[in-house]
Amino acid sequence: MARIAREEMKQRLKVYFIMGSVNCKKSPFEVLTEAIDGGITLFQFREKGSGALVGEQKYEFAKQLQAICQKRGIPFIVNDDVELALAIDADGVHIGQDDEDARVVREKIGDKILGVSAHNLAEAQAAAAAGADYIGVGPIYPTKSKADAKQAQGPGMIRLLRDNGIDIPIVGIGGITAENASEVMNAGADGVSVISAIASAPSPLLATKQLVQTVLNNE
Ligand SMILES: Cc1ncc(COP(=O)(O)OP(=O)(O)O)c(N)n1
Ligand SMILES: Cc1ncsc1CCOP(=O)(O)O
Ligand SMILES: [Mg+2]
Repeated sequence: MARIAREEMKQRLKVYFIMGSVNCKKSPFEVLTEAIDGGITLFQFREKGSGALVGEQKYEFAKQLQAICQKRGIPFIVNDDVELALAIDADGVHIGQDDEDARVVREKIGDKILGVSAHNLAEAQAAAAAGADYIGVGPIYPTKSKADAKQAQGPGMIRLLRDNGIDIPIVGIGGITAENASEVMNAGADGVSVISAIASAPSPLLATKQLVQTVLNNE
């Protein structure tokens, strides 16, 4: 297997859904299925926060969600937990600045997709040099889904990165909805990643369709 091509990565980032059991108001399996029906392009398993599953339960839950993604051709990315990603042969890993070093993770995962969080130009340059396939930039807007989130930066941070030569795929994250997604895309992002806009929506299916439409209208 070779590293994912840059253009394919950009297409996969368009509507990137992130979810764990604590984010869902109804069955996570139903939420993920609706999100796939609605048109998500990538999925991140992020089992984190108060009440999150651990150990064997986390492993089994990951396997069940992965099976749903595999059936529908949606790549399955694991947040933080590199060992879990390797154990279940996930399609990739997302790590942040407080997680394992990106170069070490690249060594461990070979050609799997590597996403790295970046909050400024120096972090974005370092992530690209370490072999990231994409960077997640945010929080763009205030978020309730991450207790230790940094201050919101606005879409201007993505524009700043693009204006300073960052050409690897970028996905915006944090407080993104169908109402503000066009600002994120117009700032130079290849896509948007969301938790609550889909997981907390009364209809994850409709919410996803709205996001997909907005993103495709602003490519
Ligand atoms: C696509 C994407 N971008 C950023 C993050 C945040 O990662 P991190 O900073 O490591 O925070 P946690 O998600 O681990 O709490 C992400 N998960 N996905
Ligand atoms: C994981 C993460 N990293 C930065 S903001 C955030 C949470 C995004 O969740 P939401 O889309 O509900 O604001
Ligand atoms: Mg992390």
